[in-house]
Amino acid sequence: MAATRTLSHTVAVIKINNPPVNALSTPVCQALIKELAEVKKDPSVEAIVLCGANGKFSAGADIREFSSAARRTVSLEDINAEIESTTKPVVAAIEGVALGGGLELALSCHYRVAHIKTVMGLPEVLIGILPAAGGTQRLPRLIGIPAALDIIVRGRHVPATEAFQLGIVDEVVPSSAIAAAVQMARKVIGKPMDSRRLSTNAVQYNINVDAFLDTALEKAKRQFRGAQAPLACIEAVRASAQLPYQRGIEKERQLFASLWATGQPQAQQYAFFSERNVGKWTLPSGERWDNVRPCQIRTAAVIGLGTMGRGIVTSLSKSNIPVIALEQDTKQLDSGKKAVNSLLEREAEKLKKQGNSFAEGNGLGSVHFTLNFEDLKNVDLVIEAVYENMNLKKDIFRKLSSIMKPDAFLCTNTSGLNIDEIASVTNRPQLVIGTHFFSPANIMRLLEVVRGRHTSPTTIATAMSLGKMLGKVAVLVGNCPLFVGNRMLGPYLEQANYLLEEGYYPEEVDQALEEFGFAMGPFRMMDLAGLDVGWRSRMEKGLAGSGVPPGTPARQREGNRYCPLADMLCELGRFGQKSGKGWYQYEKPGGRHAHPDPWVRDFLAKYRKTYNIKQQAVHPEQILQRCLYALINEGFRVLEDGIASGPEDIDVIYNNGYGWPKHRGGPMYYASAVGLHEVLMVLEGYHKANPDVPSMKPSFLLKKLAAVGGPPIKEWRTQLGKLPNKL
Ligand SMILES: CCC/C=C/C(=O)SCCNC(=O)CCNC(=O)[C@H](O)C(C)(C)COP(=O)([O-])OP(=O)([O-])OC[C@H]1O[C@@H](n2cnc3c(N)ncnc32)[C@H](O)[C@@H]1OP(=O)([O-])[O-]
Repeated sequence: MAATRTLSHTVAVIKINNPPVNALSTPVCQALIKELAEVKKDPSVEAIVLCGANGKFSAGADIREFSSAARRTVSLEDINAEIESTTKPVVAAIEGVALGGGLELALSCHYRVAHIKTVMGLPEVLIGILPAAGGTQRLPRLIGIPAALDIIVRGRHVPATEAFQLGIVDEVVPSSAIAAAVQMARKVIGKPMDSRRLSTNAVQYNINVDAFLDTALEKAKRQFRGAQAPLACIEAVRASAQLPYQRGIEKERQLFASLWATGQPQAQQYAFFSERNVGKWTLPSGERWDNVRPCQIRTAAVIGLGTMGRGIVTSLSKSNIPVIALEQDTKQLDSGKKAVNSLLEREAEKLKKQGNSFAEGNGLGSVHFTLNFEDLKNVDLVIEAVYENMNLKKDIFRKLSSIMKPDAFLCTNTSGLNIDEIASVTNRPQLVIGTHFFSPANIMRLLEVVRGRHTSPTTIATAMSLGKMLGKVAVLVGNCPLFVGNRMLGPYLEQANYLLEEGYYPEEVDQALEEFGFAMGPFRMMDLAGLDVGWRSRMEKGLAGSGVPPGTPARQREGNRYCPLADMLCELGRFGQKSGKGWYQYEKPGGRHAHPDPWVRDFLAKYRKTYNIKQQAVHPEQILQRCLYALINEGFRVLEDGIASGPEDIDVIYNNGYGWPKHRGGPMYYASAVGLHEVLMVLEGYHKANPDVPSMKPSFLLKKLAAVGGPPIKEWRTQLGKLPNKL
């Protein structure tokens, strides 16, 4: 039953019942219409309470229905209008979540009572749409334009206590919201209801609405880089102030239709479900997320308090896991401790602001700082986060192997080293796993969980569950140099560098990719990460520095094209932000504001002259094609090699760890939207003209999928099923 009804004296309690989140699917909407019609005409009913089963009001419209062939036959706003116009008072009893259409439903009720641990909000913007069931018209009428705009445009979850302060709910209770709503319903029987019908009220404001919204629009254009939903939200809120309610609703509908036509909602909703699907890992041997139990992690340790280690310690503590943090000397321990404490203070401040919305017992886990490895011996899991050096990591794992209790999990936060080699020095390779965090680790949502050859299913389940505990999106990947995200980044950066050789400047390449929607272009990103990191790795591989065989042409390695520009900058001490100079110049070492550097322009001009490189007329559109298709092509190779189990995994990695614009779904989704044949043609053309750039040789899988007509992304797995799987 999608909705049930019980009677408490003269109050009818209608309960939405659609596990797991009481989404307002077509059957739920039909059931609500039926129940409402019956209670309206039942003379024994004087008031109505609307609530959700299993402690959740509703997570909103059923997102799956937006793209399904069977389009909705019942409009949510029609139900809301029906509720609002009822002559019997309707009280929403909000528990757990009231999101999107769920909150819009509650806003159509005449009164709202919330349990203290409820979160509510209008997060439609995060899935590419706007609250189009009256939310953009009713919320400003209830709480005013600035507060409503903030909730609608950011899509944030509002804790019950804040919702009460804002006036979204009439009462917050620490016990059953349903019981409290029934009580309230009884009290309001017979009271005048006109002012409780939000659609009949005017929006109150004492600001210049147009100027306020114009400023918000400009800000949103800069902040959301090409995402259309935030802009549509602002226009809908504008309509609430300028138009009568019904015309505002028409505007809401028009904006919804135009958003749908952009293709962005489809991409964002694909990203939404992909994030949930990546948690459902499966191994070729049949073990899966739902048949392997993770071990409980009660205590953890982190080795190394550099940038990554500090973030990881904070992330663990934030999730209420006691941590032991280890460094090698007092100086590093002290500076690590200072940094962690300051991060934790900020987290505590945030927790305080969120107040009662946090689950019981949620606070910050204790952190114990030490120089002594012996202190680690009883923890359940240790994460090594020292710098990228195989010998150092092996030394640490040897030590851990002898000290730690036999069932402790050993994780390495490497961003690309071989997990099997690290595991080989331990007495428990089955308990060794890669946990690749992204910087800053206390903020970035992505966690690549890297399975080694001997890693056991229980270890995988535990690392994936740890990711969830830390509030991260954990993606299981196979072990290969650089894993998934960083591996795909290689050809992307290579193309960006070649574009400089051919006549572009860093700021031009960055601008093209930032206009596409990336949080940061490749050169700003390299400056932020530190150019010396890649330089050291290239020197280790004999591609740069003294290890390059004498007589090797400057722009060639092993017969292929090579761009030495980044190496040359490093030789001059230009490591990026940390040294105040890199591809850009900064106000000081450690400065954050990148300014185009005339020195770099001059340097590039001289370089092109030295090597007699003719400036080619590369159309700005080609900047995108070359950088993005290089990255995508490597993504197909990752799938071909069985390093990721599907295109969704890659897309989740890019959306959450590399600043890929979510409204474009992810690189593999983007490829399918552009058309695989188109991607293939561009790669083939480039590779034919540049056979010395092997990364642009179209991958086997791309060719194969293009040959069968470039099927929609959800059908790629059928082709992948026949390929090797290294998970
Ligand atoms: C007409 C226009 C106006 C209205 C528009 C809207 O309302 S748009 C909607 C606006 N609302 C939102 O954007 C809210 C979106 N939802 C959320 O933010 C979170 O799911 C949560 C906070 C409700 C629960 O978090 P949590 O970590 O506890 O759990 P979890 O996240 O793992 O989800 C559990 C399962 O439920 C599934 N599912 C969830 N919601 C929906 C849905 N609306 N629909 C369908 N399915 C949904 C989810 O896929 C997963 O399925 P699986 O994998 O088990 O098959």
